[in-house]
Amino acid sequence: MQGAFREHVDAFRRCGCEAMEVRTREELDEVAALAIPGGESTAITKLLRSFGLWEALLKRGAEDLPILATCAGVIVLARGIVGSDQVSLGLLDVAVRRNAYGRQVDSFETELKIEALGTEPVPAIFIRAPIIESVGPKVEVLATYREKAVLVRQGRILAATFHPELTADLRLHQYFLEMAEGKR
Ligand SMILES: NC(=O)CC[C@H](N)C(=O)O
Repeated sequence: MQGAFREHVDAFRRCGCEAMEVRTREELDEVAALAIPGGESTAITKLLRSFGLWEALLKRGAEDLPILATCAGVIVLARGIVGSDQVSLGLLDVAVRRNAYGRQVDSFETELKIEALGTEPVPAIFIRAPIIESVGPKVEVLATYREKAVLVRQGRILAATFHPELTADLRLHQYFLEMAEGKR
């Protein structure tokens, strides 16, 4: 809909996976897994609703569609957005706070230790990222930064508050694909 969708398509193709952009219900029906990119969550939400994808996503989400959400995508999926009445899909049991890293450090790059992805640190770019303030009992925290969850998994949903599609490191996309195939 909006944001870094081309970069996700590229990353999946580099993993050797077929990938397409999804903007209609028909296109959503065609895919076996979905990425909701970073960008602007209010814009993505508005577009999903006006393109008639909101209900379709709720339905496929309930049917266990594997979803990779990054940054704004996490906000779109979240159960709640702290201090805001912005609507969200509620498919991922986390509460997020938008733009929560403050002005000076609202964009930064760091390296994360993510055991699930191996021993090499994972480069992580945060751009006006949300903070995950709390997670529900079914949510597994796979990585933290300054004591806050930045990569979480709930069933077949994988959600990162950073942007794996903006680095050359494909491990997170690969992990997601294996997860979507039921290998993880
Ligand atoms: N890089 C991003 O996706 C930023 C998210 C954006 N600040 C939002 O609140 O929607």
